[in-house]
Amino acid sequence: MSGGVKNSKTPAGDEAASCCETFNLGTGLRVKNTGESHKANDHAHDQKAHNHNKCSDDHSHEGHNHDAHSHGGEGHSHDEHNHKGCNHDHAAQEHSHEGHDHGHEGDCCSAAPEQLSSLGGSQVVAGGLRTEIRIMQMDCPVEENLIKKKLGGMSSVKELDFNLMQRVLTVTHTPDSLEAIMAAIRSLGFEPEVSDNTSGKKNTQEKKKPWWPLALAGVAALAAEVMHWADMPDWLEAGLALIAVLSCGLTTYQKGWISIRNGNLNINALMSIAVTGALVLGQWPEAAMVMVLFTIAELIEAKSLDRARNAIGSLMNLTPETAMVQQADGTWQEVDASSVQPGSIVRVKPGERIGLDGEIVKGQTTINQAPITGESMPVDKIAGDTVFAGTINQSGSFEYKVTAAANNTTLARIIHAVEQAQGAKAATQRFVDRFSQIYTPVVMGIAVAVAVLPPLFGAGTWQEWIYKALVMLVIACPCALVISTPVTIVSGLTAAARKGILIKGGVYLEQGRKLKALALDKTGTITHGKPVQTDVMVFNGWSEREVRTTAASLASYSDHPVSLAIVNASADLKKQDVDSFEAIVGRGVHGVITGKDFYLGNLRLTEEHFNCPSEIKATVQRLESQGKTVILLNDGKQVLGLFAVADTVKNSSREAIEQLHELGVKTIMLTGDNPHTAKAIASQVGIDEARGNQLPEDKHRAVEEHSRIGITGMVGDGINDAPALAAADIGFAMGAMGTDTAIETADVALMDDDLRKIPAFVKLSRQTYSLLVQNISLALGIKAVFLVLTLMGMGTMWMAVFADVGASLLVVANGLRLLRK
Ligand SMILES: Nc1ncnc2c1ncn2[C@@H]1O[C@H](COP(=O)(O)OP(=O)(O)OP(=O)(O)O)[C@@H](O)[C@H]1O
Ligand SMILES: [Cu+]
Repeated sequence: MSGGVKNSKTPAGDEAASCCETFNLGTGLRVKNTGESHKANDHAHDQKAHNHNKCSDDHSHEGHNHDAHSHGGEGHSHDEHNHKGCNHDHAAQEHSHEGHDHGHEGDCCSAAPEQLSSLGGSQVVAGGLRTEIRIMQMDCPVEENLIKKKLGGMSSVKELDFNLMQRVLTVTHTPDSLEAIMAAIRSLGFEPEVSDNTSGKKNTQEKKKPWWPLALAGVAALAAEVMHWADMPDWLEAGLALIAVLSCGLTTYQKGWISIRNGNLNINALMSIAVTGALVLGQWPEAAMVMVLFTIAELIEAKSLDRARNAIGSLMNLTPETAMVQQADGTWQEVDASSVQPGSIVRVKPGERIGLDGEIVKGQTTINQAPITGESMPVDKIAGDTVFAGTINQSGSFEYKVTAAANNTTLARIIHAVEQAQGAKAATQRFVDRFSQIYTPVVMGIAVAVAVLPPLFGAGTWQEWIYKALVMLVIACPCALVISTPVTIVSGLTAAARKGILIKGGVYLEQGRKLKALALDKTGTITHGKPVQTDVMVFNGWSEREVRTTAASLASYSDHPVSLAIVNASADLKKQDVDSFEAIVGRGVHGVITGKDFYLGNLRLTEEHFNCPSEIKATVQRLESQGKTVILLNDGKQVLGLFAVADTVKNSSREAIEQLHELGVKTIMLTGDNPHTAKAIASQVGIDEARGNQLPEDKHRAVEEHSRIGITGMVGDGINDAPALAAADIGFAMGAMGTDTAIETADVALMDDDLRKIPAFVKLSRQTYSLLVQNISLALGIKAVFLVLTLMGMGTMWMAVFADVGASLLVVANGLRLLRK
């Protein structure tokens, strides 16, 4: 089975084809399933309904009924195309549980390797305009509050959405208010940037700061310390300290002042107060040291944050920058990959990386698709097969026809999805944000009390207690706490993407560890989805040749795996013409051949027309309990023939189920196939529970049922099981590599058909969670220790700086560990 969509076989297919061609041109994406295109489009009805609700806004979700038996010939290919061709912007929103509307970024995803995602400009939305603003100086997370406070008070601002990792602020605002918003941000000392859609690239890099002031400050601070020990005169110490503080601390003072003026205390404000206080108290060398240490630490922190940020971008670096493209005159020329148009022919040599998505037109090879699927077993590819940007060509030379521009490749979509996933804040992150808003004022309150109360009651000198209070001000900064979560989540999302698991939001990464039950469908998910015909029987005087010809003729109009098996087994026979072909969901197919009605499908379909003789039923049952799927050919009055087909179980499925059970996840198989076959297959792979005869809404109900008890996942191919996937807490789509819709509509998209990616996802989710907990305890623990030390009189200010920025460094480094997994 070559897979893919066969619209040519569908009556009225022409119309369908032309329609989807337009769609395809529109998105620049021609989707063709790779190898295991299980369950193609014969689940026509539910699929169709689903397509509609994905592709157009005017169809309600309840549309996934199957009262649509009658849409007859204009069938499936059309639907499938629609589905695949439909613009992803709609689809993306449908699943955005968090209500974040990210669709507007459209195709902006980085065309060339760059460190930060590009900005989408302004977009018209319900509440007015939505604009993405990049603020490079938004480095300490506390600055988020500063901006929130300032903009939140403006009546023209409807909604704010911060993405600190990308340093992008998304504002929903009334038209004409953008200038005022930019001015407000500037008044806070930031330099906001808006993409002006016309000029492509922007200068997104931070301006390089000269290094010498910091070096000078360091030397001066050290000298001041030496003067102090050497008992030199105070004015020398003081002078050196002032030089140190002024040469490296001016920006800190500046930022601090802006923050204080706006009634907010960020780390810069806290440091400024602390250092000034130390100077006032005559602690010259200490004040200088603290400012220098703080500046250095901030630098390191910024660097490590960049690393987390760039981890995603590094996925993009997988694609080569140039491609060898055939010119109009037949010659080959190396051109910029981002300028290659879909339809161009590109040549790839052994060992090279593939630059764009495409379809092989000449040659054959093996390709390592690990960069996308995480599976390092090379895959054989011949003409007609799909290749993906970022994957590595191993053995042969070949030529392929480009199917998507550089900014629209599967890899680009993955990266885009990961970038957006960070925007949807996970529960822990929201908790931490809320907590930090209480934490800082509380610690500051304690600091004030410490400064004032003890000396008032004569428990020491003012000097001594004010110093302690200043130290506490430094400890009051929640940086480490606030930064720990996004860094960890981003690392987790990126680590997953590298394994071929595309997680569409921090939420799912957090929920995965709690997965209680997983529903799986059978065909193509647990099995290979490529059944082979094993038995044929004839009844009521028909010859085997007649039965096979009639059945194969009907089946050839369908892409259902069972039908494909029948067609393949009778490839030698000449097919007859079929009129009024229709697919009947969960049952089979119907058509008219030389004026007579024929039905080909499961026992259920037969019994809906007449009572099947009990000997035949017994035979069906016997075959089914061997794990075979049995379908019957009837003419509406009597059974004419019987076919049994057998599908094989993927080895990886068995392993995956075992791993899931070890992780404490219950497994349930939901299949449209009959209960006997379901049971037989289920016992082969060790699945806990098997339910057969499941129509799409039965699957939906079953998932909902489990979901009430605990977090429930559902795996399917993202097309046929749409209602159930949508009902699941976490919907997994399999074999997403070639299908953009699967990437965009699932909660978690598995790039290939390997079920073991689900236990891997659960494990990663657990690791991420334990790192989150570690980080939060680390951040709070370190601060608590220094708080106590300070109160006991053992904490010094430079220790507090370590406590603050050191803790930040620690949690960032800890979070980045996930990337090495
Ligand atoms: N086009 C078809 N040709 C032949 N048989 C069909 C066809 N469509 C449905 N059937 C019969 O109906 C049964 C149920 O089909 P359905 O598509 O709901 O499930 P499935 O694809 O077999 O299994 P799963 O739900 O695990 O994907 C099939 O097992 C088959 O016996
Ligand atoms: Cu901080």
